[in-house]
Parts: sequence; C-alpha cells; structure tokens
Amino acid sequence: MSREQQAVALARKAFETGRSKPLEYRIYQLKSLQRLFIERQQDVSDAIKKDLNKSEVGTQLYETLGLEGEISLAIRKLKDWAAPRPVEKNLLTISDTVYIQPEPLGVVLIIGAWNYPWAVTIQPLIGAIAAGNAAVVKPSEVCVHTAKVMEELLPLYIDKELYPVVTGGVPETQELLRQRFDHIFYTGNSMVGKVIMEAAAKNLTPVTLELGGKSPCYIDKDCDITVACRRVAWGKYTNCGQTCIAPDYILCEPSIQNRVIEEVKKAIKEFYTDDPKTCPDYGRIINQRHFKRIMAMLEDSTIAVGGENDESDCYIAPTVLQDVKPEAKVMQEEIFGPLLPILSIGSLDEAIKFVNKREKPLALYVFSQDNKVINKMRDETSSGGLLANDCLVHYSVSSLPFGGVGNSGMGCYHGKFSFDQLSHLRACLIKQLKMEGVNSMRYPPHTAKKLGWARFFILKTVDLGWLGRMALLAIMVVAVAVVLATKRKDLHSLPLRYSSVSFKQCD
Ligand SMILES: NC(=O)c1ccc[n+]([C@@H]2O[C@H](COP(=O)([O-])OP(=O)(O)OC[C@H]3O[C@@H](n4cnc5c(N)ncnc54)[C@H](O)[C@@H]3O)[C@@H](O)[C@H]2O)c1
Ligand SMILES: CCCCCCCCCC=O
Repeated sequence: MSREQQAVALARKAFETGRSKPLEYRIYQLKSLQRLFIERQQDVSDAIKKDLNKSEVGTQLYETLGLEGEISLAIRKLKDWAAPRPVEKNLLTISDTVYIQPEPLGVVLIIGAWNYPWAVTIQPLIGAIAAGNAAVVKPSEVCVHTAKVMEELLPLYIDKELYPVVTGGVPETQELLRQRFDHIFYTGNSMVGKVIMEAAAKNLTPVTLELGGKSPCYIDKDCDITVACRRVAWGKYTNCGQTCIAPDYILCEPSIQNRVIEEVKKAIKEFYTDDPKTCPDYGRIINQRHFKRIMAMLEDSTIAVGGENDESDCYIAPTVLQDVKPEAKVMQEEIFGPLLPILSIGSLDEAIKFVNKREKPLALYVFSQDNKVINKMRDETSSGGLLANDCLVHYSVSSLPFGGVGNSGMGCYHGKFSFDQLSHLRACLIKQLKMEGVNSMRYPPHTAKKLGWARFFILKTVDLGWLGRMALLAIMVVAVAVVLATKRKDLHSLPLRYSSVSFKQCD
C-alpha cells in the first residue's frame, strides 16, 4: 500500500468508527485546532516567512486571524448548523414532520494551494470537522516550509487518524486522486481544477473547486481617486499580488489614467517605503518558476511605476503598467504577481462588455460614488463575488459565501457555507401510519377526479398561521374519518368539506 492509500484507509476506518459524528467530539477537535494557532503561532509565522517573506503580523492578519474567527464561529454555531432544519410543507404533508437533516459526507480530500497556505488548507478542514467528516489534508508542496510544519503540527493537535496529512507534489496528489473520496475540496489554478474534476468523475465524487482568474477592477471617474487607488494598491500588492482575489487589472477612462498612476504610486510609497525590497511588509514571489512567468508578462507593456526586480531574491517591485492593450501578454492569464495593468476604456458600458467577453472572474471590483454605476455593474455582469469601493475584504465576512462561478470555480465556503458544502443535506419526511384516506388520491385506480384533488393539494399555497394550520388539520382529520366511515374508495364527497377554507392559487 502506498503512503497515500494508507492515509485514506486510515481516515476511512476512523470515520467508520463513528467518532467524528458526536457534536462534542467535533467541538473538541475544533478547540484543539484553535490551540494550535495560539501555541504554535511562531512556528507558523517562521515557516511562512521563509516561503513568502510574510511578516509575523501579516501572517496573523491575512491567515491565522481569519482561521481563529472561523473556528470560534463554528464552535459557537455548530449546534444550530447541525440541528434538523424544519421546512415548509404542502397540504399533502401538513400533518407530517418534514425537515432537512445535515449529515457528514464521509472522507473529504482537501488539496491546498501555496499562496495563503494555512488559510486555504485549514479553512476547508474547519468545515470538514464541523460537518463530522474525516479529511485527508494535502498542503501545497510549493510552500516547502509551511507544508512541513503543517505535517508536523496537525497530528499533535487533532485526531491524526481522522485527519491525516499527506505531503508531496503532483505524483502524490495524483495517487490520492486515484482513491475514493466522498468529496474533494481543491484550491488552485483552473487548469489543474479540470484534472481534479476528471479524477473525481470516475467515482462520481462531488467537488468544490476554489479557482482563480483575472479579477477586473473598474474605477469610475466620479469617485475619490486617492482613496480608490490606496485600496486597490493594498489589494494588489498584498502578498506580492499572489492573492486569488487580487484586482488583476484596472479599467478606467483615459482622462483619469495619469491620476490613477500617481495615486497608486503614492500608496506604494506610503505602504512599502521608497525601497519595497527592504520593507518587511512586502513579500516575495514564491519561486523562480513563478518569477520568470511574471517577468515574461512585462515584455510588451509600458512600465509607469516600478519594474525593478532581482531573480536571486524572487523580488519584483510593485509595478504599474500603462496604456495596456487587451492583446498584451499580461492580459492573457491571471497575473498572480505585483503587476497592475491599466487599460483605457471609453465608458461603463464598454467596461461591462470587456468583462463579459472574458471568463467569469472570482471577484469583480467597482469604485464609484454613484450607486447607479455600482448596481449596473452588478446587474449586467457575473462573478464569484462583487465588491464596491474596496478590495479583498469580502473574503473576511463569514456570512458571505466565498467561491467562484464558471471558470473561477464551483461551490462555496466560509462560515455556515463550509458546513453545508461538506454535509449532505438529507431530506427527511416522517409520516404516521394514520390518515390513510388522504392518500387515496394518489393510489390507483387513477381518475380525473383524484387528479383534480391532487392538483388542489399540491398547487395551492396557503398561509394560515399556527391556528389556521391546526384548524386545517382538524378539518382533514374529520374528512379522513368521514371517508373511512363511509368506506368510499375515492374522495368524491370532499369538496364540500373543504369549501370553508380559502386557498390562493400559486400556478
Ligand atoms: N479561490 C480560492 O480560494 C483560491 C485561493 C488560493 C489560490 N487560488 C488560485 O490558485 C492558483 C494558484 O495556485 P496554484 O495552482 O499555483 O497552486 P499549487 O501549485 O500549490 O497547486 C495547488 C494544489 O494542486 C496540486 N497539483 C498541482 N498540479 C497538479 C496536477 N497536475 N495533478 C494533481 N494535483 C496537482 C498541488 O500539489 C497543490 O496541492 C491561482 O490561480 C489562484 O487564483 C484560488
Ligand atoms: C482582511 C482581508 C483578508 C484578505 C485575505 C485574502 C485571502 C485570499 C485567499 C486567496 O488567495
């Protein structure tokens, strides 16, 4: 058995013991995970510093603080999330107990990416634990130091049989993908996303794909350009542009391009000093392969700000590109680096057309003072998320679903969405063996009259309130009693008995 097979078998066996299911055990695991981020913050930060030159404060701000918040939320809300969820009933099921019961899916495979290695790997794990699953955790091998620390630390805090960590690269991930899972949660680029989905299809395993793409940013001329550019610069250059929801490029009218350049330049200086290379808050490109990929994008565009670089240090300065053409190299794929192209666009309508001609992005940013502009952008485009007058922060709102659409992904998570994403929402209808008369309308022999009644019971909507429902139930009980008493086979006599309740036609 390979190491990967062993890990999956271990997780499956542990899941089958049933110990991941009691809410107390899930909460115990979540609390232990919470302790990891309190007790081992230094190990976490040190590893990320080596991988991406993130500062200790930056690591807490962008990675572990969010995780701590998500864990606390799950601990607080788990009882509600896991409880049966009563649903509306139709007239046919009015006397039944009808609800949704979330249940664990089984063994989940979590494949993480390297750019926010803790955030994007542990956040799905929080959902998996909360939902009562086992999970095999595969951190990205690209984040060498963090993967190692994750492999060392997780088993010290959480159940190592239920949640084993498997490290390794493409061959190891592919070996994992040959195993059977009950859900695969993948974060990474869209091309590999297709590989994951293909592998999952063999076992009809459901997937969540948290992908990326080019997230556009429209700046309206009618806005506070200084503030807009400061927020865009923060969104772009945080983690050296290696953020799935970084504003990829700016669309604006030619009349404001120079001001945008000047204001972004000012913000770069404000955040990262005159020499970002020595600034502790400015990151590095993850490795030389990505460094070369990003530098190649500069070839056919004009640099307005930045451009300095050092391959030996994987350093690329915060850079702004002006008058960029849609055909330029930098516009052909997600940048995932600190280059900010500005494209001139004639109007809001043109910007909308530009966005709609391309793949649906993970995030769409619009800066404007005018709500009509914001609403028009929202109504006439599609994207995983839409954020007006800021960047990135929607990621931190646990009550918003985070995820893509189309090429930027499928499924969503954060907060309760993580719990639901990794649960099966089981439909439950609990009927009594009484009131058999009501069922006559669906039993053969089928007649037009019975169909008429079935239409009535299924298509009418009624909002009677609690008292009304009780009254209706009483009427139904009487009706059934009468039907049984007269031992008639169809519901011929029912119309008169129901005529005192008024119903609204919904079709
Ligand atoms: N939507 C989100 O939440 C989110 C978050 C972070 C990153 N991203 C996106 O991820 C991308 C960057 O990540 P990346 O793809 O460079 O990360 P990556 O190289 O770390 O790959 C992600 C995972 O896929 C595995 N993998 C890579 N190639 C594989 C293959 N051929 N077969 C099987 N498994 C394979 C890796 O082992 C890794 O665990 C960007 O597009 C970014 O926008 C999205
Ligand atoms: C306070 C704002 C936090 C933003 C963190 C962004 C994380 C993105 C993960 C995807 O790359």
